[in-house]
Amino acid sequence: MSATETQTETATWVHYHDGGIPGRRRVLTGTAAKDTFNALPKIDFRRIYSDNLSDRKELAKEVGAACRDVGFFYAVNHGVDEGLLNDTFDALKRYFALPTDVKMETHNQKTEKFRGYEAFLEGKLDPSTRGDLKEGFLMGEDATDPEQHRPITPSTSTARNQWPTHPSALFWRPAIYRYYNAMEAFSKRMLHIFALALDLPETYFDAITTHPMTNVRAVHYPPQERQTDVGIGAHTDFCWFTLVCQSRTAYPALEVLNANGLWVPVHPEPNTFVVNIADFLKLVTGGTWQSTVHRVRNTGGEQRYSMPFFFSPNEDAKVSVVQHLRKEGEKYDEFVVGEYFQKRLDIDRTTHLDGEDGKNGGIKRSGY
Ligand SMILES: O=C(O)CCC(=O)C(=O)O
Ligand SMILES: [Fe+2]
Repeated sequence: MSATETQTETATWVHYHDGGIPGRRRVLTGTAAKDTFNALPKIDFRRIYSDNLSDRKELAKEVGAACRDVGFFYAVNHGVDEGLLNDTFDALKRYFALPTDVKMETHNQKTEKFRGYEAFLEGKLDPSTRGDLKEGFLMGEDATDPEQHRPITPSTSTARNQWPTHPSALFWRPAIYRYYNAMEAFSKRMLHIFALALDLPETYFDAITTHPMTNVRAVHYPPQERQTDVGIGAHTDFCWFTLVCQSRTAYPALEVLNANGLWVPVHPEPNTFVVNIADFLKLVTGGTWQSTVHRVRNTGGEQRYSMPFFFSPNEDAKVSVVQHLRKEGEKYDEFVVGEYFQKRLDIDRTTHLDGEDGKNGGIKRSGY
């Protein structure tokens, strides 16, 4: 039994963290077991570039089924340049090998949005662990970074990102921006496929994604030292959707929770993205689509790197359950994307105060 499992007299439960709110799922075996997935579907994304709407609709049908039944899938043949992805992984290895003081210049505790460097064991999604055995670097939407060509308005005029200034680290910013731009362009196409999958016009979400909230998190997971360690504790993501590019380790480290409470390994497949639905899309679909619990345990003795890209609508967008997925007589709230996002971030921060009264400088928080 792992640290994230507990046993009551009659049942075993898997515990997880749903954007700051603890949840648990019963482990079902034998005749109690449900019909659920044991592997992620692989979907051929070549059709995302087709000029033919019927090809894109066919792709959307497969995507819709995966979002409903699993909440996760592999995007094969995604078309994002393989050389660019390999170069970004090389940059990650180089960045995380820098001396700690160079990385700590941009310690994420210095910013409201936790942008910059996150040190080992600072994130703690699973309270039963000593913290996430990972280090990371988070950047995201920031109108003051000229690379983003975003309009500077009173609400966007404050810098959010932090970038290292030491000469040995100057390669980092352009390397991350090359990846960020490629992933943002792919995500905008992906959004059209999601709209089609929901039987909506392809451009349905375009008006609320003119200046999307986006994040790249570069992550380094060293090999686990203890049986009870996790790279990132069990959680759901609290954006619209996530694209994960993972390094090629021989052993899978990312794991996805199925309806029977069993962890399904996500083997690294060359040149694919792992795509998952996150909490906002679950909300907007009235729960028709799954925001599936996942975690990372790097048990294969290898260094692992990954670079999730998180995509959400504009910060000031107002969203609610789409009309045709509403149940009669139900009342549905509307929420502002940025406010909801910050609320989830704040819950996450305050549920992981480190030590008494949050001493140790330490607000612990998760990723998305
Ligand atoms: O590293 C990975 O494969 C996934 C990381 C993740 O789940 C997250 O950052 O939210
Ligand atoms: Fe995640």
